[in-house]
Amino acid sequence: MALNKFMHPRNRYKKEKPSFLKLALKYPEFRAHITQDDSGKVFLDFKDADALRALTTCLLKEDFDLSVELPSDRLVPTLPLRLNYILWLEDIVGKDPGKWGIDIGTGASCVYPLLAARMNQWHFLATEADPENFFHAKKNVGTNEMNDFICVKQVTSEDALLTPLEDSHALHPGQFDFCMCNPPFFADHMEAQALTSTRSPDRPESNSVSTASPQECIAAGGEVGFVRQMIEESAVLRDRVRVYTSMVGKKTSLAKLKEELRHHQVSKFSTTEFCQGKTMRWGIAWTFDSTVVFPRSPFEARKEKPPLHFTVPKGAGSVSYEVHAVASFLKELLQSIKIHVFQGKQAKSYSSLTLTAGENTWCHQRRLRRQQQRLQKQCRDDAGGGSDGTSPVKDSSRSGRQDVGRHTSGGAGVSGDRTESESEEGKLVMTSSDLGNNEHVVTSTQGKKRPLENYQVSEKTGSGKRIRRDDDTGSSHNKNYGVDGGDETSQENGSRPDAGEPDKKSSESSGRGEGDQTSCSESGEGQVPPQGGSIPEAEKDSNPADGDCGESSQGENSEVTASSSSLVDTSPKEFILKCVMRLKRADEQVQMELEWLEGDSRELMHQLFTFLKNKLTTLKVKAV
Ligand SMILES: C[S@@+](CC[C@H](N)C(=O)[O-])C[C@H]1O[C@@H](n2cnc3c(N)ncnc32)[C@H](O)[C@@H]1O
Repeated sequence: MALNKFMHPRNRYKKEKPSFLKLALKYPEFRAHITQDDSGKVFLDFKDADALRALTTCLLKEDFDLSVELPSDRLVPTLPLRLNYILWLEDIVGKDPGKWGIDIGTGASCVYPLLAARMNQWHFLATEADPENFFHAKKNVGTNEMNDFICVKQVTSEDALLTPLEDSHALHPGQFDFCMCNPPFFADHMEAQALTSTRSPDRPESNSVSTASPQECIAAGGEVGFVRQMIEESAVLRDRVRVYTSMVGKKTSLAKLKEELRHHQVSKFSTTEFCQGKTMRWGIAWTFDSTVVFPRSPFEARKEKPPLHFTVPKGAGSVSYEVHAVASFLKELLQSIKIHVFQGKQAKSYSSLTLTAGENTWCHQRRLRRQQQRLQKQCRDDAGGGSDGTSPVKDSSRSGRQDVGRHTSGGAGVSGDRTESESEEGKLVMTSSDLGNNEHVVTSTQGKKRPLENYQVSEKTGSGKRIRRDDDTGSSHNKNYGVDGGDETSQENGSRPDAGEPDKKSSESSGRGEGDQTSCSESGEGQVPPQGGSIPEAEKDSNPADGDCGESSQGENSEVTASSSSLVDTSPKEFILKCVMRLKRADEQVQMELEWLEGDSRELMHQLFTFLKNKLTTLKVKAV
């Protein structure tokens, strides 16, 4: 599952993903790592640690005016994740300047303090146990003239994690507003290795490289041990720090840490998800201050809007009343209105389809048909009359296919054929990895690539000879920093991205058909709870599997068996609506469920739901 829609609403990489092309044109050190294929698409090899390093340093410079040197043998921080963590902290403690924080294990990059000092003028006490990282962190602070904001302290790994606080009164006598930490994930080399060996065969091989050195990603007790120690120490320090936080790489760690918090009678704590690309991480926060308010997690909040439900009538589409038959019927119907359908899990009494629509082809069907008939007539007249097969528009009334929305002007014609974007996407493989916290990559599996440097870069036009505009090639962007221009991008203060009414703009633009069979209802009609037969949770959430260190796994733990179809989702990346359709057998009935994933507005899904309901009902009546 693409997680960008759950990226923090204020994360700049949600609003505007970085353009590799622009970076390449501006930064020769980045350009050296870029290749281009014959079609002009630009690529970055995320398996190359030097390429990742170049990307991070150039983005820090370009987007935050930070000059950061990253040693070649140390962790390269990825920025969307780091920003998500800082923005979550802002939601908890406020973003006013002058806050004081502690960053435990700041790394060579000193990335959290540098970003937060630049963004919010926050002050930091940053600790680091690895001598090389300490050296570079101090250097990076100095290079950016941040010594007044950031104090880097060398510690030993035997020290208590929050020990530096004891002698920090001179630095900051008052309460620290927060502490933060990206702990070493693993307990030992075995655990680090197990991550790769337990990978499901269904999932594509990871495409990005781990950049973390053992001293950075391994600590006794792993992340649970590390944060457990923080909890123990916080129980002594209590209000010396207002809010204690840490990131974790495994969802299973959260339960163990919550247990620890309960054990220490910390009653106020909260968790969140950091979503970016195909990577998910988790945040845990706790406090001894009853006035602290923790924000709601948008990822969790999405579950609060129930899916739409409809009982498929017997006889609809003249197909047998079986889940697989109804699923095939609906699949064909949806494809005929140009909705991309990706087959997910399938079983005897369960089928899940991901629907992706590039345009609204389900509203105003009657009007479109009338328009089409007029156009057909005009074509026949122009061709000398008669329906002799010379008409450029196929006569759907004779095609035998259910014609539900052929656009005859402006948009592309509707057919059951696979869309261009789909076949285009067939060339792309999205993968992800974890160890180095690296977000992910789209790499081409075919086509020749050549270094970008081989192409002339025109300074005047700012474009390379063989470089197409960004909009022409989705691939000149890092899709994992990606944007999904949903309406949530404008929301502030961590409010729910998918809450509220359909936005005005899309309600207006979608229009309502007069007397239209698919009258574009925005009602929550059909929003009744499912009647029996629960849908597997893993399938619902597409949550990264526990112990997965964060990748999205398309519901690997689902109780239902995977279909033989490819598990690589080839859905188009540009769309106005993406939702999941689930068909299941419950109480001797076939139930259809439509659940929102993302898109311009929920209203589009309501409209599609009404359209499908009408189709199924009408066809049933006809069949009877
Ligand atoms: C996963 S890295 C995170 C680095 C950086 N904060 C980031 O997010 O990119 C963990 C860091 O913690 C440091 N570390 C390990 N044990 C530590 C300890 N006891 N006290 C302070 N730092 C420690 C490691 O050297 C490493 O730099």
